[in-house]
Amino acid sequence: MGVQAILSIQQAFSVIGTLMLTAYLFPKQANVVDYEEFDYIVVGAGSAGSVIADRLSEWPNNRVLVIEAGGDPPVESLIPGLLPFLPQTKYDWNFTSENDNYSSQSHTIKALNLTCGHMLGGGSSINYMMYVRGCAGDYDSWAQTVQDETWSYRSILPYFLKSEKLKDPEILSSPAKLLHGTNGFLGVTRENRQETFKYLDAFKEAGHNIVFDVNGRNSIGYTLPLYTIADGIRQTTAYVNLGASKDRKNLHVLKNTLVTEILFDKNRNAIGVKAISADNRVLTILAKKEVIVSAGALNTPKLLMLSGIGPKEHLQSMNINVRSDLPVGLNLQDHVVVIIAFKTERTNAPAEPANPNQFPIPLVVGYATVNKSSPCAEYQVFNFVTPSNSAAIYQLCVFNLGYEESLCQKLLEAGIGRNMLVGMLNLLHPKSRGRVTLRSKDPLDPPVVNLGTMSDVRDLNNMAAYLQDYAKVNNTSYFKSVNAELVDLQIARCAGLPLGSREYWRCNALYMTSTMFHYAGTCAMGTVVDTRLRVRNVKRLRVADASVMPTLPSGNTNVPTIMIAEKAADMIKEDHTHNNGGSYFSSKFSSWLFI
Ligand SMILES: Cc1cc2nc3c(=O)[nH]c(=O)nc-3n(C[C@H](O)[C@H](O)[C@H](O)COP(=O)(O)OP(=O)(O)OC[C@H]3O[C@@H](n4cnc5c(N)ncnc54)[C@H](O)[C@@H]3O)c2cc1C
Repeated sequence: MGVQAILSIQQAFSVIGTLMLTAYLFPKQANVVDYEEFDYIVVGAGSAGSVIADRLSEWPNNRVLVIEAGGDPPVESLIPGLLPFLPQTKYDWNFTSENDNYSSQSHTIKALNLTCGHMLGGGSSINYMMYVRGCAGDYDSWAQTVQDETWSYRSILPYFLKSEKLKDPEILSSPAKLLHGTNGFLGVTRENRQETFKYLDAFKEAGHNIVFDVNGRNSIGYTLPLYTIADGIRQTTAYVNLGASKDRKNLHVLKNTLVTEILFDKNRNAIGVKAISADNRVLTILAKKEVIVSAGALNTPKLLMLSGIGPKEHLQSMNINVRSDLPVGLNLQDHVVVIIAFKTERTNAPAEPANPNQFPIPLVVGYATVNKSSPCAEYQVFNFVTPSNSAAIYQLCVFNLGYEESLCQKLLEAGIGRNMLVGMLNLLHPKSRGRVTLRSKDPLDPPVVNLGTMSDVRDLNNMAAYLQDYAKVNNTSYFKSVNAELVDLQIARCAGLPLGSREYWRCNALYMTSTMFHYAGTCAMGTVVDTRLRVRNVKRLRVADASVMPTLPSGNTNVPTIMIAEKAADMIKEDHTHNNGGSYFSSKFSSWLFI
């Protein structure tokens, strides 16, 4: 399917969108007047913000307002198989990274499309729905970095369990069930698709563990993924949090409204926000207790900087009064990804019609190490099991990842009469750091995003080593039995390098680097916020979203962000317990279970 066809389908969906078929699932638009006061204002109803607003409004005395720049998610967001059609629409912020004239030069724009959800549910409404928590060591290292034991794996595990409603009968009838929740809001299921089994065997033969449950005790190995899908519906936080709580009288959701500034009194207390409403009114809205910013790792630093919180030099260069000189926007991290494909069986058998209630392509996910003493996976690889003559991978390549058409054409041609295994391999612990800065003082301008991709040469060397390690699967019995072939994507700048050599992979890694859309770390705990997620040097202001991660976890970031939101909501409730007359017990209950 070419780009034009994708755009036509998106156009058809946008027409269907005008019928507002999904509106009944989500809260109604709040009616907010200028200078209205709430107890809490949450900025951004994404993966984190929706959870926080939901949890804070569990206490009927709390009047909670969540303000979201986008509107209700469309049908394409709720039906898992339609996910490829969401990017580059009004449901995406459509940010791009800066061209560094170094990495990602095999992309049409010589930079990356930084897809971000622009609707209720944020990233959870547009993402690839992998349910992955990462490795225990990730959180123990956070706890060590910020010197606070409450962020160790043992301490945060109850928050993962609190949100989860696992529905997988195999895990639930195994000892692994002890590490899963069944009473949360977030439905989680596993797809057992037969097409994937032979590949699991091949990875086993190549020396990898096969892991029943990577969210259990062993997070290194190949596995069948768990998805945030239940009963065929994407479990966006818009649906499972805001939707489920939409009739609460104390929960107010203001949609299609952009927060442009956080307001402070002379004592540095955050007292509210300024926002532009759907009908272009400038609103001042007040918060009696706290403002919580959950606008995501690209928009949260932007809003803080527009409000005078950020690096002094940068704010001064923008003529913004400095309220607090903090390293906002620095420490940007992302999981960078490279495509590696194999042609497998020769066949022209037509593919089974896709089930729209499943992930669009059968998948095996690997978490692997080259350094065998590493306690956490060093790389993650999504293995798409692609039927012959399929356009799905071409669409992913050219549209979702933004590679040059000629490169994607090679993938398409490779799949003519051949099944394929297409890996998206990502570096789980990048050393490179990027930065988010302001383009101008205008809140409508997108932020400047310098990803810093591969700026630390260790990332390039590691990526090459991981690609080479992964490619060993080509020597296994199944791959040999079908005369599998590595697909050379023939990147011009890598011409002449021996196919599969370390230098070949190093070159591919540099020019083909794309994103897994896991932006994080721009308001990191320990530097911008303290371990209770309070912004330093000001009061009554917290950040709670992927921005606060000091480093990336060894997996995807949606569920870790939801964990952060659960913990943030508990901390806020704790800090305001006396004022609310509420119960401290609810917040402590889950952790007692693990003592
Ligand atoms: C294409 C894609 C695929 C991904 N795949 C996976 C996956 O398979 N598994 C996984 O675990 N993770 C995945 N992720 C990552 C994961 O979804 C994100 O890390 C997570 O959603 C981040 O949550 P957040 O709360 O920090 O930000 P977001 O969820 O982005 O929420 C921020 C919200 O704030 C709103 N907002 C921003 N600025 C303002 C403002 N000024 N005023 C009002 N509202 C504002 C935004 O519209 C948005 O709704 C993927 C992400 C993308 C984009």
